Amino acid sequence: MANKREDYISWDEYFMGVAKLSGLRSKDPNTQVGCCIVSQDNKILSMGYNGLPSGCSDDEFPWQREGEDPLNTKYVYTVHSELNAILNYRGGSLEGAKLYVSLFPCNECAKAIIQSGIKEVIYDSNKYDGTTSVQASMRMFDAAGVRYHAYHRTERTVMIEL
Ligand SMILES: Nc1ccn([C@H]2C[C@H](O)[C@@H](COP(=O)(O)O)O2)c(=O)n1
Ligand SMILES: [Zn+2]
Repeated sequence: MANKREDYISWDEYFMGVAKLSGLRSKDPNTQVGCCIVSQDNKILSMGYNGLPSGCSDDEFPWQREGEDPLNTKYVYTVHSELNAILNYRGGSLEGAKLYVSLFPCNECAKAIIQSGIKEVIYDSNKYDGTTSVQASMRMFDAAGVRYHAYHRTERTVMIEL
């Protein structure tokens, strides 16, 4: 009888991998973010990435970061990966769920995460650590009892033929 495979990926690798794969759908030229929401019993509930709202063309809206007129920057139009993942969920309540995201949530997403009942956030990068937005997210998570911790990267890299 054959033995089971031993080099399978862990739950954390699986969910962060799915989050990062989702982020590859993003059209943002500077920062691609992916998110995967998971139930307490490790079932994937929803996914999302940063992008424009439905009906807003990726080719017509701006992707630049700066401009004299804020209306010509991406910031006023993009939906963040976490909010997209929350809004993409069609199953009812996200109470007690876990959220894997490739970048630490901004303060607006933190509000949505808290209000949706998600109780744990696992993030990979925190490249905007120390900004007002991230500080506000941490303050709200702490007050609301949402646990957050960095994902522990493993040595594993995955190459997928597509
Ligand atoms: N947790 C986050 C943080 C940011 N985003 C999105 C919003 C923008 O599309 C992009 C950030 O752009 P940058 O200022 O780095 O050029 O990432 C998100 O979806 N989730
Ligand atoms: Zn956000």
